[in-house]
Amino acid sequence: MSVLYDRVALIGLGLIAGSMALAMRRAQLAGEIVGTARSAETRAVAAEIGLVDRVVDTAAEAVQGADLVVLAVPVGAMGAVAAEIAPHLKPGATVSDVGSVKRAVIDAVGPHVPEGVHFIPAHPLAGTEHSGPRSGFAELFDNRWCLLVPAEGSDPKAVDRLRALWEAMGASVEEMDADHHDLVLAVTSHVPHLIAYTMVGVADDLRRVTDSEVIKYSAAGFRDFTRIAASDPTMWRDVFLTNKDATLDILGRFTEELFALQRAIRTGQGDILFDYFTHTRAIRRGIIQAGQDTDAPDFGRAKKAN
Ligand SMILES: NC(=O)c1ccc[n+]([C@@H]2O[C@H](COP(=O)([O-])OP(=O)(O)OC[C@H]3O[C@@H](n4cnc5c(N)ncnc54)[C@H](O)[C@@H]3O)[C@@H](O)[C@H]2O)c1
Ligand SMILES: O=C(O)C(=O)C[C@]1(C(=O)O)C=C[C@@H](O)C=C1
Repeated sequence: MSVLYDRVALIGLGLIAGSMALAMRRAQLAGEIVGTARSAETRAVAAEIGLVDRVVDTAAEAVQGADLVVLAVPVGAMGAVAAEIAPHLKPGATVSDVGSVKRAVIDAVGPHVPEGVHFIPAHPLAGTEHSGPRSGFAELFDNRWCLLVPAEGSDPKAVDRLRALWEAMGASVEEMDADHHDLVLAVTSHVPHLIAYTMVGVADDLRRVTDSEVIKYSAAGFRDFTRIAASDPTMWRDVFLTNKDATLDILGRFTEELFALQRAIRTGQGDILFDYFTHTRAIRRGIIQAGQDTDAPDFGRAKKAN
Protein backbone atom coordinates (compact mmCIF):
# COMPACT_ATOMS: atom_id res chain seq x y z
CA MET A 1 0.00 0.00 0.00
CA SER A 2 1.11 3.55 -0.55
CA VAL A 3 0.93 6.60 1.66
CA LEU A 4 -2.50 8.23 1.42
CA TYR A 5 -1.91 11.16 3.79
CA ASP A 6 1.49 12.69 4.53
CA ARG A 7 0.49 13.62 8.07
CA VAL A 8 -2.42 12.30 10.11
CA ALA A 9 -3.45 13.83 13.45
CA LEU A 10 -5.38 11.68 15.90
CA ILE A 11 -7.24 13.62 18.58
CA GLY A 12 -7.94 11.23 21.45
CA LEU A 13 -5.75 8.15 21.87
CA GLY A 14 -8.14 5.41 22.93
CA LEU A 15 -9.42 2.18 21.40
CA ILE A 16 -10.42 3.57 18.02
CA ALA A 17 -7.57 6.05 17.45
CA GLY A 18 -5.05 3.49 18.69
CA SER A 19 -6.43 0.84 16.35
CA MET A 20 -6.35 3.34 13.47
CA ALA A 21 -2.70 4.16 14.20
CA LEU A 22 -1.79 0.47 14.20
CA ALA A 23 -3.86 -0.32 11.10
CA MET A 24 -2.35 2.67 9.22
CA ARG A 25 1.14 1.49 10.16
CA ARG A 26 0.38 -2.07 9.11
CA ALA A 27 -0.29 -0.87 5.55
CA GLN A 28 1.98 2.20 5.62
CA LEU A 29 -0.84 4.60 4.86
CA ALA A 30 0.48 7.71 6.60
CA GLY A 31 3.81 9.52 6.32
CA GLU A 32 3.61 10.57 9.97
CA ILE A 33 1.01 9.96 12.68
CA VAL A 34 0.76 12.63 15.36
CA GLY A 35 -1.46 12.06 18.39
CA THR A 36 -2.75 13.86 21.42
CA ALA A 37 -5.10 13.14 24.30
CA ARG A 38 -6.68 15.21 27.01
CA SER A 39 -4.98 13.54 29.94
CA ALA A 40 -1.22 13.65 30.53
CA GLU A 41 -1.38 10.03 31.66
CA THR A 42 -2.84 8.84 28.32
CA ARG A 43 -0.25 10.84 26.40
CA ALA A 44 2.53 9.32 28.52
CA VAL A 45 1.28 5.76 27.90
CA ALA A 46 0.91 6.41 24.15
CA ALA A 47 4.47 7.75 24.00
CA GLU A 48 5.81 4.86 26.08
CA ILE A 49 4.30 2.15 23.87
CA GLY A 50 5.08 4.06 20.64
CA LEU A 51 1.44 4.10 19.56
CA VAL A 52 2.02 7.03 17.19
CA ASP A 53 5.13 8.66 15.74
CA ARG A 54 4.80 11.82 17.83
CA VAL A 55 2.72 12.64 20.90
CA VAL A 56 2.03 16.33 21.52
CA ASP A 57 0.33 18.13 24.41
CA THR A 58 -2.55 19.92 22.67
CA ALA A 59 -5.00 19.33 19.86
CA ALA A 60 -4.06 22.71 18.37
CA GLU A 61 -0.46 21.57 18.07
CA ALA A 62 -1.40 18.12 16.75
CA VAL A 63 -3.36 19.40 13.74
CA GLN A 64 -0.69 21.76 12.48
CA GLY A 65 0.32 20.71 8.97
CA ALA A 66 -1.94 17.63 9.14
CA ASP A 67 -3.61 16.46 5.91
CA LEU A 68 -6.11 14.34 7.82
CA VAL A 69 -7.43 15.09 11.32
CA VAL A 70 -9.52 12.41 13.04
CA LEU A 71 -11.57 13.30 16.10
CA ALA A 72 -11.66 10.14 18.22
CA VAL A 73 -13.07 11.48 21.48
CA PRO A 74 -16.49 10.87 23.10
CA VAL A 75 -19.34 12.32 21.03
CA GLY A 76 -20.12 14.97 23.66
CA ALA A 77 -16.56 16.33 23.44
CA MET A 78 -16.42 16.70 19.63
CA GLY A 79 -17.71 20.31 19.44
CA ALA A 80 -15.20 21.68 21.98
CA VAL A 81 -12.30 19.90 20.26
CA ALA A 82 -13.42 21.24 16.85
CA ALA A 83 -13.51 24.79 18.24
CA GLU A 84 -10.00 24.36 19.62
CA ILE A 85 -8.43 23.06 16.40
CA ALA A 86 -10.32 25.25 13.89
CA PRO A 87 -7.83 28.14 13.68
CA HIS A 88 -4.90 25.74 13.26
CA LEU A 89 -6.17 23.56 10.41
CA LYS A 90 -4.23 23.41 7.17
CA PRO A 91 -6.18 24.66 4.12
CA GLY A 92 -7.26 21.68 2.01
CA ALA A 93 -7.05 19.28 4.98
CA THR A 94 -9.78 16.76 5.76
CA VAL A 95 -11.40 16.65 9.19
CA SER A 96 -13.18 13.41 10.05
CA ASP A 97 -14.42 11.72 13.21
CA VAL A 98 -15.30 8.22 14.39
CA GLY A 99 -18.24 9.07 16.65
CA SER A 100 -21.01 6.52 17.17
CA VAL A 101 -23.70 9.16 16.50
CA LYS A 102 -23.62 11.30 13.36
CA ARG A 103 -26.27 14.06 13.38
CA ALA A 104 -25.10 15.48 16.73
CA VAL A 105 -21.44 15.39 15.65
CA ILE A 106 -22.24 17.15 12.38
CA ASP A 107 -24.19 19.84 14.25
CA ALA A 108 -21.45 20.30 16.85
CA VAL A 109 -18.39 20.16 14.58
CA GLY A 110 -19.68 21.47 11.23
CA PRO A 111 -19.98 25.16 12.21
CA HIS A 112 -16.31 25.24 13.32
CA VAL A 113 -14.84 23.81 10.12
CA PRO A 114 -13.30 26.66 8.11
CA GLU A 115 -13.89 27.27 4.43
CA GLY A 116 -11.44 25.22 2.36
CA VAL A 117 -11.27 22.35 4.85
CA HIS A 118 -13.23 19.16 4.03
CA PHE A 119 -15.43 17.70 6.76
CA ILE A 120 -16.26 14.04 6.20
CA PRO A 121 -17.82 12.29 9.22
CA ALA A 122 -17.22 8.54 9.57
CA HIS A 123 -18.17 5.67 11.85
CA PRO A 124 -16.35 2.34 11.94
CA LEU A 125 -18.77 -0.37 13.06
CA ALA A 126 -16.16 -2.12 15.13
CA GLY A 127 -15.22 -1.98 18.76
CA THR A 128 -14.78 -3.81 22.01
CA GLU A 129 -15.69 -3.14 25.63
CA HIS A 130 -12.14 -1.92 26.28
CA SER A 131 -10.92 1.65 26.11
CA GLY A 132 -7.76 3.68 26.50
CA PRO A 133 -4.39 3.80 24.71
CA ARG A 134 -3.44 0.18 25.41
CA SER A 135 -6.67 -1.29 24.02
CA GLY A 136 -6.14 -0.75 20.26
CA PHE A 137 -5.16 -3.45 17.78
CA ALA A 138 -4.41 -3.33 14.05
CA GLU A 139 -7.05 -5.92 13.07
CA LEU A 140 -10.04 -4.17 14.67
CA PHE A 141 -11.46 -2.93 11.36
CA ASP A 142 -10.75 -6.04 9.28
CA ASN A 143 -13.95 -7.23 7.56
CA ARG A 144 -16.05 -4.61 9.37
CA TRP A 145 -18.11 -1.78 7.95
CA CYS A 146 -17.13 1.84 8.05
CA LEU A 147 -19.95 4.26 7.23
CA LEU A 148 -19.07 7.63 5.71
CA VAL A 149 -21.56 10.46 6.07
CA PRO A 150 -20.41 13.21 3.68
CA ALA A 151 -22.58 16.29 3.31
CA GLU A 152 -24.06 16.99 -0.09
CA GLY A 153 -21.52 18.83 -2.21
CA SER A 154 -18.49 17.34 -0.42
CA ASP A 155 -15.38 17.17 -2.58
CA PRO A 156 -15.52 13.71 -4.22
CA LYS A 157 -11.71 13.44 -4.27
CA ALA A 158 -11.50 14.03 -0.50
CA VAL A 159 -14.27 11.47 0.07
CA ASP A 160 -12.55 8.92 -2.18
CA ARG A 161 -9.26 9.36 -0.33
CA LEU A 162 -10.89 8.78 3.05
CA ARG A 163 -12.73 5.77 1.65
CA ALA A 164 -9.40 4.39 0.38
CA LEU A 165 -7.91 4.85 3.85
CA TRP A 166 -10.66 2.88 5.57
CA GLU A 167 -10.53 0.17 2.94
CA ALA A 168 -6.77 -0.11 3.34
CA MET A 169 -7.33 -0.42 7.11
CA GLY A 170 -9.44 -3.50 6.37
CA ALA A 171 -12.99 -2.12 6.34
CA SER A 172 -15.74 -2.15 3.73
CA VAL A 173 -17.08 1.35 3.19
CA GLU A 174 -20.58 2.63 2.49
CA GLU A 175 -22.06 6.10 2.47
CA MET A 176 -25.15 6.91 4.49
CA ASP A 177 -27.29 9.88 5.42
CA ALA A 178 -26.78 11.04 9.04
CA ASP A 179 -30.37 10.63 10.26
CA HIS A 180 -30.68 7.20 8.70
CA HIS A 181 -27.36 6.24 10.28
CA ASP A 182 -28.59 7.27 13.72
CA LEU A 183 -31.81 5.29 13.38
CA VAL A 184 -30.05 2.15 12.10
CA LEU A 185 -27.45 2.34 14.86
CA ALA A 186 -30.15 2.86 17.49
CA VAL A 187 -31.55 -0.54 16.42
CA THR A 188 -28.30 -2.43 15.93
CA SER A 189 -26.07 -0.97 18.62
CA HIS A 190 -27.45 1.66 20.94
CA VAL A 191 -30.64 0.05 22.28
CA PRO A 192 -28.94 -3.40 22.52
CA HIS A 193 -26.30 -1.77 24.72
CA LEU A 194 -29.01 -0.22 26.89
CA ILE A 195 -30.68 -3.61 27.25
CA ALA A 196 -27.37 -5.22 28.23
CA TYR A 197 -26.70 -2.50 30.81
CA THR A 198 -30.20 -3.02 32.23
CA MET A 199 -30.03 -6.82 32.31
CA VAL A 200 -26.72 -6.78 34.16
CA GLY A 201 -28.17 -4.25 36.60
CA VAL A 202 -31.17 -6.54 37.19
CA ALA A 203 -28.89 -9.53 37.74
CA ASP A 204 -26.83 -7.55 40.18
CA ASP A 205 -29.98 -6.65 42.14
CA LEU A 206 -30.86 -10.34 42.29
CA ARG A 207 -27.35 -11.29 43.27
CA ARG A 208 -27.88 -9.57 46.58
CA VAL A 209 -30.80 -11.91 47.17
CA THR A 210 -29.24 -15.12 45.92
CA ASP A 211 -25.71 -14.55 47.15
CA SER A 212 -23.73 -14.48 43.89
CA GLU A 213 -25.54 -17.34 42.10
CA VAL A 214 -26.65 -15.15 39.20
CA ILE A 215 -23.14 -14.32 38.09
CA LYS A 216 -21.61 -17.64 39.14
CA TYR A 217 -23.94 -19.74 37.02
CA SER A 218 -24.28 -17.36 34.09
CA ALA A 219 -23.87 -19.10 30.74
CA ALA A 220 -22.72 -17.73 27.38
CA GLY A 221 -25.67 -15.46 26.57
CA PHE A 222 -25.54 -13.56 29.83
CA ARG A 223 -21.74 -13.39 29.75
CA ASP A 224 -22.02 -11.56 26.42
CA PHE A 225 -24.36 -9.11 28.16
CA THR A 226 -21.79 -8.53 30.91
CA ARG A 227 -19.08 -7.93 28.29
CA ILE A 228 -21.20 -5.30 26.55
CA ALA A 229 -22.20 -3.75 29.88
CA ALA A 230 -18.50 -3.26 30.69
CA SER A 231 -18.25 -0.70 27.85
CA ASP A 232 -17.01 2.81 28.58
CA PRO A 233 -19.57 4.83 30.64
CA THR A 234 -18.59 8.23 29.20
CA MET A 235 -18.86 7.04 25.61
CA TRP A 236 -22.25 5.45 26.14
CA ARG A 237 -23.67 8.30 28.23
CA ASP A 238 -22.86 10.58 25.30
CA VAL A 239 -24.34 8.17 22.74
CA PHE A 240 -27.72 8.10 24.50
CA LEU A 241 -27.82 11.84 25.19
CA THR A 242 -26.98 12.69 21.57
CA ASN A 243 -29.05 10.03 19.82
CA LYS A 244 -32.02 10.68 22.06
CA ASP A 245 -34.89 10.70 19.52
CA ALA A 246 -33.92 7.53 17.65
CA THR A 247 -33.12 5.70 20.90
CA LEU A 248 -36.48 6.63 22.43
CA ASP A 249 -38.28 5.66 19.22
CA ILE A 250 -36.69 2.19 19.12
CA LEU A 251 -37.01 1.75 22.88
CA GLY A 252 -40.75 2.48 22.56
CA ARG A 253 -41.11 -0.22 19.89
CA PHE A 254 -39.02 -2.60 21.98
CA THR A 255 -41.16 -2.18 25.08
CA GLU A 256 -44.34 -2.71 23.03
CA GLU A 257 -43.01 -6.05 21.78
CA LEU A 258 -41.82 -6.95 25.26
CA PHE A 259 -45.24 -6.25 26.73
CA ALA A 260 -46.85 -8.40 24.03
CA LEU A 261 -44.57 -11.31 24.94
CA GLN A 262 -45.09 -10.67 28.65
CA ARG A 263 -48.84 -10.90 28.11
CA ALA A 264 -48.47 -14.11 26.07
CA ILE A 265 -46.48 -15.67 28.92
CA ARG A 266 -48.96 -14.53 31.57
CA THR A 267 -51.95 -15.80 29.60
CA GLY A 268 -50.22 -19.03 28.52
CA GLN A 269 -50.45 -18.29 24.75
CA GLY A 270 -47.63 -20.59 23.67
CA ASP A 271 -48.48 -20.24 19.97
CA ILE A 272 -47.69 -16.52 20.10
CA LEU A 273 -44.31 -17.23 21.72
CA PHE A 274 -43.57 -20.08 19.29
CA ASP A 275 -44.41 -17.99 16.21
CA TYR A 276 -42.36 -15.05 17.47
CA PHE A 277 -39.29 -17.17 18.14
CA THR A 278 -39.67 -18.95 14.80
CA HIS A 279 -39.70 -15.59 13.07
CA THR A 280 -36.58 -14.32 14.91
CA ARG A 281 -34.73 -17.58 14.22
CA ALA A 282 -35.45 -17.15 10.51
CA ILE A 283 -33.98 -13.64 10.70
CA ARG A 284 -30.75 -14.94 12.23
CA ARG A 285 -30.49 -17.75 9.68
CA GLY A 286 -31.09 -15.28 6.87
CA ILE A 287 -28.20 -13.13 8.15
CA ILE A 288 -25.84 -16.10 8.21
CA GLN A 289 -26.91 -17.37 4.79
CA ALA A 290 -26.35 -13.94 3.31
CA GLY A 291 -22.79 -14.15 4.66
CA GLN A 292 -23.30 -10.99 6.70
CA ASP A 293 -22.12 -12.29 10.06
CA THR A 294 -18.36 -12.26 9.89
CA ASP A 295 -18.11 -13.81 13.37
CA ALA A 296 -20.29 -16.77 12.48
CA PRO A 297 -18.82 -20.13 11.46
CA ASP A 298 -18.01 -20.23 7.77
CA PHE A 299 -20.79 -22.59 6.74
CA GLY A 300 -23.11 -19.70 5.88
CA ARG A 301 -20.76 -18.19 3.35
CA ALA A 302 -19.65 -21.59 2.03
CA LYS A 303 -23.28 -22.49 1.41
CA LYS A 304 -23.86 -19.22 -0.42
CA ALA A 305 -20.86 -19.80 -2.65
CA ASN A 306 -22.08 -23.27 -3.71
N1 LIG B 1 -15.54 1.76 21.59
C1 LIG B 1 -16.24 1.40 20.54
O1 LIG B 1 -16.74 0.26 20.46
C2 LIG B 1 -16.45 2.40 19.44
C3 LIG B 1 -16.73 1.94 18.16
C4 LIG B 1 -16.90 2.87 17.12
C5 LIG B 1 -16.84 4.23 17.39
N2 LIG B 1 -16.60 4.64 18.67
C6 LIG B 1 -16.56 6.09 18.90
O2 LIG B 1 -15.19 6.46 18.88
C7 LIG B 1 -14.94 7.55 19.77
C8 LIG B 1 -13.79 7.17 20.68
O3 LIG B 1 -14.14 6.01 21.39
P1 LIG B 1 -13.03 5.03 22.00
O4 LIG B 1 -13.71 3.73 22.23
O5 LIG B 1 -11.79 5.10 21.25
O6 LIG B 1 -12.84 5.73 23.43
P2 LIG B 1 -11.64 5.69 24.48
O7 LIG B 1 -12.25 5.98 25.81
O8 LIG B 1 -10.83 4.46 24.32
O9 LIG B 1 -10.77 6.95 24.03
C9 LIG B 1 -11.28 8.26 24.06
C10 LIG B 1 -10.18 9.29 24.00
O10 LIG B 1 -10.78 10.59 24.09
C11 LIG B 1 -10.15 11.35 25.12
N3 LIG B 1 -11.18 12.21 25.76
C12 LIG B 1 -12.14 11.82 26.61
N4 LIG B 1 -12.91 12.87 26.97
C13 LIG B 1 -12.40 13.93 26.33
C14 LIG B 1 -12.75 15.31 26.31
N5 LIG B 1 -13.77 15.79 27.03
N6 LIG B 1 -12.00 16.13 25.54
C15 LIG B 1 -10.96 15.67 24.83
N7 LIG B 1 -10.59 14.37 24.82
C16 LIG B 1 -11.30 13.53 25.56
C17 LIG B 1 -9.58 10.33 26.08
O11 LIG B 1 -8.49 10.86 26.80
C18 LIG B 1 -9.16 9.22 25.13
O12 LIG B 1 -7.88 9.49 24.63
C19 LIG B 1 -16.26 7.83 20.46
O13 LIG B 1 -16.88 8.93 19.85
C20 LIG B 1 -17.09 6.58 20.23
O14 LIG B 1 -18.46 6.87 20.17
C21 LIG B 1 -16.37 3.77 19.68
O1 LIG C 1 -18.38 -5.22 19.94
C1 LIG C 1 -18.53 -4.30 20.73
O2 LIG C 1 -18.04 -4.29 21.83
C2 LIG C 1 -19.30 -3.12 20.31
O3 LIG C 1 -20.13 -2.75 21.06
C3 LIG C 1 -19.00 -2.41 19.06
C4 LIG C 1 -20.02 -1.41 18.58
C5 LIG C 1 -21.35 -2.14 18.30
O4 LIG C 1 -22.35 -1.87 18.93
O5 LIG C 1 -21.33 -2.99 17.41
C6 LIG C 1 -20.21 -0.35 19.59
C7 LIG C 1 -20.34 0.95 19.26
C8 LIG C 1 -20.00 1.44 17.97
O6 LIG C 1 -20.20 2.71 17.68
C9 LIG C 1 -19.66 0.48 16.99
C10 LIG C 1 -19.52 -0.82 17.33
